[in-house]
Amino acid sequence: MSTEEKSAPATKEWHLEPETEYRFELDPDTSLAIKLVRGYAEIFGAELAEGKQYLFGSECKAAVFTWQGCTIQMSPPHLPMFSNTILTRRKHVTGQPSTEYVSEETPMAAYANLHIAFEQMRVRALRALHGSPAHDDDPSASTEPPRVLVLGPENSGKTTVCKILVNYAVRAGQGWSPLLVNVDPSEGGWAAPGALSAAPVHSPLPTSSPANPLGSAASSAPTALSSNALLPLVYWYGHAETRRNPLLMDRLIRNLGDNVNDKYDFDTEGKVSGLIVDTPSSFGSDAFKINVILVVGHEKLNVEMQRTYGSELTVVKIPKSGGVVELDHSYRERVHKYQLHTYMYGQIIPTPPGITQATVGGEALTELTLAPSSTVISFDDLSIFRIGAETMAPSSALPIGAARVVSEMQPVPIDPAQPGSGLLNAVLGLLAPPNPDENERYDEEILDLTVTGFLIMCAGFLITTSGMN
Ligand SMILES: Nc1ncnc2c1ncn2[C@@H]1O[C@H](COP(=O)(O)OP(=O)(O)OP(=O)(O)O)[C@@H](O)[C@H]1O
Repeated sequence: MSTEEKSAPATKEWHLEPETEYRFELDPDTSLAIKLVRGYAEIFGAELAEGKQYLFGSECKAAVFTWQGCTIQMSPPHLPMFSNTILTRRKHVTGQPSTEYVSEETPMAAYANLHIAFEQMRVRALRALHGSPAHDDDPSASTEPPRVLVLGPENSGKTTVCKILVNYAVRAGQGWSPLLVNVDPSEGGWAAPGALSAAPVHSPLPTSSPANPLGSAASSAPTALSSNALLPLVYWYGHAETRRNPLLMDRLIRNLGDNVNDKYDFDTEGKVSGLIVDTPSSFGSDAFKINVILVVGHEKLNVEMQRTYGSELTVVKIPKSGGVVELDHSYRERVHKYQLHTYMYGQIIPTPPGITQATVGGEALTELTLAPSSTVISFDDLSIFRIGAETMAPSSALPIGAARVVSEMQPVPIDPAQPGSGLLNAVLGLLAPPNPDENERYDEEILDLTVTGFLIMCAGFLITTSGMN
């Protein structure tokens, strides 16, 4: 036993009654380890294994929920003397959440009922695909798999609902691999903030840090890890704010939708698992052939959706969890930094005092660190474009009769040598090659190309890169 473990202060235990959850919020420079000692527990639908230390960091806010009751053990709050090498680099790491409490009121029963309804839709779709309907099947019932759009105001818990529903589907043991689509550019998903992405999910998505709220994708996880199976399709929007360039946003969502529908034309078994779309707070699109809209805790939005789509789609209002945390602007900015850092360097969460062995979402700690390389590339070998002009006045502000010189969708070539090119420290999406056939090319082709990696422009000439897939 190491000296740290010998001198560790008493650890705290929480005994959770059935259908309750332990909620916690971490400050910067705080990491927490939680161990399931007895019973069954899950974090946003991903089950915890008994006896393993689960590590949380980067201002994570989450909840450990239990259906049957459980006991969880927390990492010790303080340790006066410790010599962990990672800790010595970050002096103020403590092991205690700034907020922690147990709640007996959770919307998990409602979410579980939804999951059961979606499960029935998947089973009916699979039976229809194999031409083997059950005897008691209502012939008039739809055989469409669930294609779900999750709507709601900011901070209503939309991403969390998506995660819970996807995790329950994966855990059902039927071999489902639902597609999770993230069209919230402020979220980052499996790529950098500013990206829109979609990936079929094969194993439960862990929660450990807001730096990768949907788990690590193949680009950031070694092949031995289960999260390595996440191969996202990514488009680059380049802004966190959806209103910045709505035309571009629509185009990219349409591209993502077309790609998903093309995949389903060939992968009919995969199609049966359905899809779940996580949205930003201002969203409306039919690119994904949605058949269910979930409105998270917003009466007025629910009524509006019922009125507009109620005759063609199923619109369901679902309760918002009291545990959802209001995330302010500065927190979101910090999360963007964590996300970009994690994309390039992998996930590094220092272990809290007194903990020597822990896992991140159940995966070994050491395996999640990347070693990116720096490469010097001549600007002559790169073509850099900005979509639309940097600062664009609305069309209504132009003189009467004047047309815009640069449209919102126009790729404008950037000369990196020009002062004010705005490239220093910028994040650039590295796009898939254009059509090799010159005759098939068109002006706005780069808007339709997917992302293969990201670049960061450092000191005007140095570029760091990491591959997507
Ligand atoms: N039951 C809960 N207990 C504790 N924290 C929670 C709970 N549910 C959600 N959270 C946390 O609240 C925060 C906001 O939730 P989430 O990201 O799901 O909301 P959102 O509606 O998708 O946000 P956005 O406005 O970015 O679209 C996240 O940090 C999430 O981990």
